[in-house]
Amino acid sequence: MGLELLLNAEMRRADAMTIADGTPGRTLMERAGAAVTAAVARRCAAGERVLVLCGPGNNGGDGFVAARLLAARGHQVSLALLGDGAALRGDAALAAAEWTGPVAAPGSVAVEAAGLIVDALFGTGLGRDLDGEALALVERINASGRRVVAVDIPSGINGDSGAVCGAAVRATHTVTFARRKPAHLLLPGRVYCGTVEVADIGITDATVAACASDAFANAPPLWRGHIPVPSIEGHKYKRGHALVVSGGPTATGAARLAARAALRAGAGLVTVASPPDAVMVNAAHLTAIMLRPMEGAAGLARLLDDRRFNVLLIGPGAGVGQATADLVAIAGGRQRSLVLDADALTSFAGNAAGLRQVVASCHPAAVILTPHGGEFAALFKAEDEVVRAPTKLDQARRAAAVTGAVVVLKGADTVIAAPDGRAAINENAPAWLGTAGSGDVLAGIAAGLLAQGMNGFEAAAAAVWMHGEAATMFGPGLISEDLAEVLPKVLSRLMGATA
Ligand SMILES: NC(=O)C1=CN([C@@H]2O[C@H](COP(=O)(O)OP(=O)(O)OC[C@H]3O[C@@H](n4cnc5c(N)ncnc54)[C@H](OP(=O)(O)O)[C@@H]3O)[C@@H](O)[C@H]2O)[C@@H](O)CC1
Ligand SMILES: [K+]
Repeated sequence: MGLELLLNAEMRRADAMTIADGTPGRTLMERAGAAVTAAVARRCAAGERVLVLCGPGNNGGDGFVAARLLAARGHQVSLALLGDGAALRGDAALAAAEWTGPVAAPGSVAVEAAGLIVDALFGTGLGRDLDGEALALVERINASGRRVVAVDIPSGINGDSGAVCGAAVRATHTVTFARRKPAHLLLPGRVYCGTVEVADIGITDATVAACASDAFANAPPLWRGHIPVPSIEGHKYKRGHALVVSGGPTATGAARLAARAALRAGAGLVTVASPPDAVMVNAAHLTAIMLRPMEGAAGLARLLDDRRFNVLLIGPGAGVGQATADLVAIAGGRQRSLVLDADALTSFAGNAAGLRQVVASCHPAAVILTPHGGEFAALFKAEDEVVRAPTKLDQARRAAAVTGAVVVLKGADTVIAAPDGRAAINENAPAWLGTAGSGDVLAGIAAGLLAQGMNGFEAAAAAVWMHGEAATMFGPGLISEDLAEVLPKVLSRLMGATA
């Protein structure tokens, strides 16, 4: 199954296109119900009690199909319908007509008596917050502690944003169709889904490609072909030279974390550019990484006269204020690839327009911005269309469009977005990756990949994934210093897979 993600409207289009191509909607629904049946059958012995809760639309229709097929397999199935049976329309009405068992009202069923619950209340058609009977039912499902298999999306979760609309079913497993939806990866939706399975209901790859809008799950097939593989004939100067700007004497560690990550990610050479009064602190801790003194923006400009520095990283430990903004502006005019993190971003709080100018002056080199949620909100506070965008995916995409940079909007569900509209949602970051200095390492990996000539979007997406993978491989107890040391294992697996 491909990595594309389908928004609600895109999924509806894919359904409609498949139907127009000759597969009746009722057939799609039958396949959807059959996939749910198979998922339930893998979890429940025949004879066990299954409660199917159906909603008023086609998600409910999938539930009617599953109820019929589960009963035919010998399960004790009871079914409740939210709303009026006579109001069912289209394929859902046809599926309901084939269910010959009783249809209960939700208020009359003992939710906790079920061995497993099938949640077929709402899917991609959820249009507003749950209230009244629907809300009460969802709360009873969650209070029951029963296993829940959700059809398509746990009811109450918005498929595009992953937001909880009033309340949402906490599923143990979710069966979705054709491709995952953003809500299966974005928080909080992801944690409501349990495990997620994608069932093939006959929507072709070509149809998905025609309907999807360049949003993907972040995984190696998206960028593995772009990962630079060192060659015997190459030498370190061919693998780029990253310059990482250090903070003052009491704030040097972040830059060194980033610099080491850049080197581990494969940059040929890495130099720390240090304020003169921090040189001795940096010198005491650096070995393979080189060190150059740098006095303010003029000093950075002089260093950048050396064309071999092809990537610049500014932000970790830099300090918030005009001095850092000046460094960024100097870097911008020099057509080098740029990674801006932390304080470099906050120094442009409310001034995304200023940053856009810097990005434009780097062209055609790539610029990657790596804000966490707080830095993002501060940077774009004057850009209504960004901060008011309805989903994290939209926010990152609009931020990329506004600045012209690749934006990495960090979190447990980091979104990477390019100005051309491509976006990826990351899902491999373990909880223990949220540790001091982790962001500095991420920025360093991105700089290391850019140094080797990767494009901005691929470098950013690969860096985010490698960062998560390194943390997962290391395991709990991780501190940021560990991440770079695990990168060789991550890289050799990636390169092994390309061989
Ligand atoms: N052929 C296909 O397209 C296929 C589709 N498939 C399946 O269909 C699902 C999409 O079906 P769908 O479009 O009918 O939407 P669905 O999620 O059932 O909800 C709509 C209903 O809910 C209601 N409603 C909404 N919000 C509400 C609220 N807060 N509180 C109360 N009511 C609310 C809304 O009412 P209205 O807003 O109109 O008043 C309407 O009645 C999809 O997820 C997949 O499972 C598969 O079978 C494959 C083939
Ligand atoms: K559902």
